[in-house]
Amino acid sequence: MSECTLYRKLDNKQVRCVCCSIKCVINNGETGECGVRKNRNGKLYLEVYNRPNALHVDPIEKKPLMHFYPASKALSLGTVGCNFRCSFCQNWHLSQASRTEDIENLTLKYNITPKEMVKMAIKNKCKVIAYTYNEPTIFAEYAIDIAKLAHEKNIKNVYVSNGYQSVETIEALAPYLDGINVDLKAFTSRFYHELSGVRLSPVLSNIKRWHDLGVWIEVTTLIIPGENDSDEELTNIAKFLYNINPDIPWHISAYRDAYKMKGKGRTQTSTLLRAYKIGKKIGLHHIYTGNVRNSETKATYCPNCKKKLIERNYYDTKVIGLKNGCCKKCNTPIIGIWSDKSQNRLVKKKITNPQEIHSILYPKELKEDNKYTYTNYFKGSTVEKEKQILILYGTQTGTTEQVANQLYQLLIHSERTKNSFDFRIIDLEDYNPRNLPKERNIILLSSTHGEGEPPDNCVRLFNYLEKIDISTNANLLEKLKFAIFGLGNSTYCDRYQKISKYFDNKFELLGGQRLIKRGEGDEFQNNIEKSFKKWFNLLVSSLCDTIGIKEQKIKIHESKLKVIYLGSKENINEKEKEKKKKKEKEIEKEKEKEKGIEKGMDIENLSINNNNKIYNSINPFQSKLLIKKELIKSSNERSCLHLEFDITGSNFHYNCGDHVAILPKNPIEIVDKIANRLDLNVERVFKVVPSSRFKKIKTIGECLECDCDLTGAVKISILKRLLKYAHKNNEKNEIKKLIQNTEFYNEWMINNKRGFVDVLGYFQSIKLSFEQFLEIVPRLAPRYYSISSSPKNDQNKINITVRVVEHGLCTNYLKNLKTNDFVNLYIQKSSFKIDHNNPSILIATGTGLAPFRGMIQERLYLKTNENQKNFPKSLLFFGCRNKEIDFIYKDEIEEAVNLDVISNSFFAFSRDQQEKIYVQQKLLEQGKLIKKLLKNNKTKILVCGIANMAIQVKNIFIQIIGEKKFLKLQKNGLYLEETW
Ligand SMILES: Cc1cc2nc3c(=O)[nH]c(=O)nc-3n(C[C@H](O)[C@H](O)[C@H](O)COP(=O)(O)O)c2cc1C
Ligand code: SF4
Repeated sequence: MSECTLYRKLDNKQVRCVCCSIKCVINNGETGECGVRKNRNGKLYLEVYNRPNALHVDPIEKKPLMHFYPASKALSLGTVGCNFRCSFCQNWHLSQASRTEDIENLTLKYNITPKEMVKMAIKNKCKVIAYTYNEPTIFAEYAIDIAKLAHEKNIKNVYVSNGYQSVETIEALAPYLDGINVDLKAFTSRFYHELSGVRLSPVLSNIKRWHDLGVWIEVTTLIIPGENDSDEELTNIAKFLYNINPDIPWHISAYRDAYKMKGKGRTQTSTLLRAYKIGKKIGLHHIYTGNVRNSETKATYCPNCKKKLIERNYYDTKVIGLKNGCCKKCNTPIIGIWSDKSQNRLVKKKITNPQEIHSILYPKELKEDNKYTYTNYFKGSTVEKEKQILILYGTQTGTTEQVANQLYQLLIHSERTKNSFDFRIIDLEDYNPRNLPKERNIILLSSTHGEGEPPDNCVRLFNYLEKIDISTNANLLEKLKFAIFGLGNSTYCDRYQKISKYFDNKFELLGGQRLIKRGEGDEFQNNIEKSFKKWFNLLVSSLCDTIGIKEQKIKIHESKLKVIYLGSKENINEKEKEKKKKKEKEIEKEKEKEKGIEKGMDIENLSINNNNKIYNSINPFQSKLLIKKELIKSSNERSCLHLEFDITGSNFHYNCGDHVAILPKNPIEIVDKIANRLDLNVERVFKVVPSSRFKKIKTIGECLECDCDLTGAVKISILKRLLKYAHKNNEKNEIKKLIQNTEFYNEWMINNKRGFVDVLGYFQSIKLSFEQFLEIVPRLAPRYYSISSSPKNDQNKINITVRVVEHGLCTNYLKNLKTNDFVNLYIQKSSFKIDHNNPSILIATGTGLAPFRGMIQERLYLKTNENQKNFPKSLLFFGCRNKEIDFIYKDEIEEAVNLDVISNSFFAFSRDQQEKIYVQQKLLEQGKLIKKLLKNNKTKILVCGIANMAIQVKNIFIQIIGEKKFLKLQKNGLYLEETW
């Protein structure tokens, strides 16, 4: 992790990231949309600095870049995370990992500094370093640091990107970037918004920017059947590229089902050939097909004499017809960076001078204005000027654009408006504000961003209005009738809707006539759709009134979560069985492979495991339970289990002290209870549209068992939602009382351990459809346990130690498991670790011994197998009730003490004698020893167990060493607690 440079500090420890065009404002403790840039105490940190998660040597053609050092090798790296959330992502395991799981919980594969990366490129004879696999924009600072060093060694840098950089990032990156392949996914705003949650226009602007900066650029379009493969769309893309430069290579590649977009099948070769022909017809000189085996459309031809210049067969590249960058036959210069000496660039030269870069990226006002000599937006209109209505929208992340498009569609299709008006819709980016005084009717929609700032595409209009002096221009917009709808989020308090309010006010002050009161949609209240509908009806009435047409009511259908029932359970079961068999085979294969692999693979030689999977709560690893045994030697005591799981094939790299997250399942009686209450058939297979958190196709029973929190206390916010579905007044009143009266809530819900299933059981008048239930029910969260084993002992096994809690969902789930059952789990990293080079004091009660058992096991291994003789001094304080009953792992601890792996041990068995003894007392008794050990300022103290014990232990330490020294220990990370 390293502090970012591409961000600004705001008030209240907020920051604004300016790395990509989303420009997130991030609260303290949170990450931006990409999940890898985190605000820590008012500073933004790149959590994946030095932490790539995919690393390979690829041919440059695989990026794809066809006109850039052909046949060279590219050291290719990617991290986790992405600023887009494309439902068709082909690399979603990497790109979406930080969206579904907190970055700190992810197991990141490598730790490589920029210097080491460049060394690795040299060692592997790579001419190029490619930043690829996930979106490299989001780790720009890491990429730039590598790229700078790479240039010093004459290694080139290329990005494979979605093209959503901010101008700030382009400015910082441009001097070091030699090439880029930009994904132009489609040519409609709808596609970008619906499938990727972003906007098209920044991508188009950036393709032009990279081109104008002289960075070598090629463009790729993944053609998805039925989504972006119409002749019209393909023609628009080809025309756009042609207008920038017909020599830009265009890659058209075939789609195959991936991530959330399933059932599209594979793009037919005939579709790619159709796109190829369209591109050629428009006049593009270099077009390549991807993901299909057609070597003819992968070759490079001379655009003049059509001779084949470069032959490509899969990734085998042969340059056959080029000499000094020109066609051997007709001597036509062929655009491309062919080698260090032979380069024919798309523009005259690559710009490296920072001032020149700046002037290209921030053109002067004058230049900007020239772009907008008055455009008649109503060209060809047959209606009079008074009835021409311009819809303008200002948007940062595409929501307003979506609403504006909805508005446009409604207006052009509505019986009342379609024949009376002429509507045109324009992105404010393309609108010249100087036209404003000439307009008659404007409907303007805008969101608010940043710190109450206009979205990027509104800035020009905003600045224009800012400059106008109201006192001398009170009639400037006298011809204008306007209506405004704003989008915002009320959690931004006084900045809420700042921009829509600004436009509304300013238009009026400049003489404009308001058609209807400003409308506003609040993202926080989730009422954008509802408010829009209300405002829309008023708007239509107002528009109709202005030309005297009678008003009729318009009905807009609400979009809702919908359950679609599919196939039979048998089918699913068959598939599940097949999956299980496949999984078992995979595990066997993995075991075989591991047997054959020599220890100590050299990362620099890139012998990297192919298993790129990242496991998390959405995509857990299915692990087999190998051993389950009881650790308590009395039936009168609560049970404490030792469990061993097989993690072969998971590629987990865990360390002592890390946690394992277990995804529990609800007991079958609870599942049946809720199914009966809601009258659901547990055997039915279903899926949810639009895609929601219930992603996988499964039976209702499986969904209730694995995905829904049916037993945890129901939060007030959920009770508020349930209230709407209660039909009897007495029940409504009681729910209201629960919502308003904390004491009553605590007694009724918390003390009585009631959950969702009990609430529905008690309030029988609540009527919920399955869809409504899915919308409301909380998600069943994973439970975390300290790992109680060391990977040194067996890296394919994880042990945990679990005290079974009465009514505890997960502990009882684990208790009821049989060996060979599969459990869904993943690893969560932790900093709770012993320092093998410095002294330590370990304090635990009960199952708090678990992480220390792993650490001790590790030392025993080092001692017996790796000949490590001495360890720094370490004290163990452990407390439980009885030495012979609940002293878990007693034999192992005693062995550790005998072998001097633990230098001193102090046990407090509270019930073995009349007077109770606790670890705190043992600590106090050893005050002198502890004080001495803490003198070196390096001794680490780890406390693990119940919170109450930890509080008392802390007080003892303050008593022994004083508060000042204690706080210093804490600040320096030398005093760590893990409590529950
Ligand atoms: C980084 C960021 C900053 C925002 N700042 C504000 C704000 O100051 N005031 C406000 O009312 N809404 C604010 N919002 C909420 C947006 O206006 C809201 O998400 C809106 O739906 C976005 O519309 P758009 O996608 O068309 O830009 C902010 C949202 C983001 C992501
Ligand atoms: S890179 Fe983009 S998505 Fe990530 S935090 Fe910055 S602005 Fe947000």
